[in-house]
Amino acid sequence: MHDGSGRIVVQGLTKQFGPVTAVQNLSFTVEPGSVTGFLGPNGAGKTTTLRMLLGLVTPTAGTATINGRRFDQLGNPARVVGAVLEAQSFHPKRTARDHLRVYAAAIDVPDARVDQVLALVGLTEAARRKAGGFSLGMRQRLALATALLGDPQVLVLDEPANGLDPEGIAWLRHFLQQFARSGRTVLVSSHLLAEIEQTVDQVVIISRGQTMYYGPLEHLRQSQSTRVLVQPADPHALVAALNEAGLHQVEPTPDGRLAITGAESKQVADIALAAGVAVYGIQQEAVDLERIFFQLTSGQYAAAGANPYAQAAPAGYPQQGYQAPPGYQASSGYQAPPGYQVPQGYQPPAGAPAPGQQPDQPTQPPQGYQQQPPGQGQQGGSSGFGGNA
Ligand SMILES: Nc1ncnc2c1ncn2[C@@H]1O[C@H](COP(=O)(O)OP(=O)(O)OP(=O)(O)O)[C@@H](O)[C@H]1O
Repeated sequence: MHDGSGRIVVQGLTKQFGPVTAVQNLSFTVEPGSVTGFLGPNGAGKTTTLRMLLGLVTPTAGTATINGRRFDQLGNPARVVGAVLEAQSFHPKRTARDHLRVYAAAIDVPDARVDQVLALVGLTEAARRKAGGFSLGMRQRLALATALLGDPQVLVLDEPANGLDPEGIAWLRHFLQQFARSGRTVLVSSHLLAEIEQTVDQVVIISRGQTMYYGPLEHLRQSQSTRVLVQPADPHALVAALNEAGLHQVEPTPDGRLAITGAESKQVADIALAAGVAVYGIQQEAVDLERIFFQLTSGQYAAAGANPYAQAAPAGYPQQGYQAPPGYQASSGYQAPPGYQVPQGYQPPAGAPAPGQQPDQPTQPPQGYQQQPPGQGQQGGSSGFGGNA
């Protein structure tokens, strides 16, 4: 028998498809009573991991268990775990209710449960309609209803927000949180952090089949020092004044401002005032989780040998917490040497060429500048179920 804990434990999980390593020594635990996001870009290995957890793919190495057992050892698995994987298909001529009745019979659940799950997912009105005429969002709801038939302790959902409109997304967010608050376990995958940011309590972030971060989103946020962005009339003078005041983590930004790490905006404003440097704008930069996610999962950091986490995570239980990946805000800041030269590529706010820079000289991103992720709109972030809808 299983232990009834509702815990998912993935230990040293690896899957090799011929020459392709889809999942590599992946370890994490999902506790009951919380929603855990399983995040990674396309091709990171999320679906393969979930399929191994659900007994659909045999691991090359390692284990994935629910309630201390492999899926095939669960006895009546539909009573323990409900899953919605991508590309669910339904008989187009069958009504939603009939579809659920077939599944209910297969797992030995009374017909009365069919109407309960239809109500749970908001499909009561559509119960007699044929699934072939359902929208993508309705099919997602029907798939979720199917997963809920056995009143499972654990829910595993692969990209459930796909195809949902903002109302559906908000509904799903609420549903999953309620489900978890009742002491059950939710593991939900996504390739967009914005989609699940407001839904999840913790995240497992993977890239190229390896764990990049595992822990609460809040810790990820807190691990990032905020920066003050300032637009001075005279950057050289301000950099010198900041350095003199002990602030050495100063970097030019691509849009012509200075970014100061480890300072408050009032402090920077006071230093500028004391140095007689006019300031056209100043703001405290908000922590950009999307940027952190992008940096954690970009190929640069996931490349073999460049990922410290693959080595750092002890077999079977990865470290919690996050350390900045190599390159992320890695410079200890720009220090103006004696006879300070504006870094190559720095564009002064007034639009005039920087000293030593020819007007037609191509501008390079300053050293230390990290490529920004596409805006949320480009990534379809507003359609995520972490949206404000
Ligand atoms: N059956 C298979 N045969 C060969 N390669 C596979 C197979 N299944 C997955 N892969 C490869 O394994 C890697 C991980 O794929 P997987 O589908 O698990 O990623 P994913 O994170 O779920 O991506 P997406 O967000 O696009 O669904 C990819 O390189 C994929 O091409």
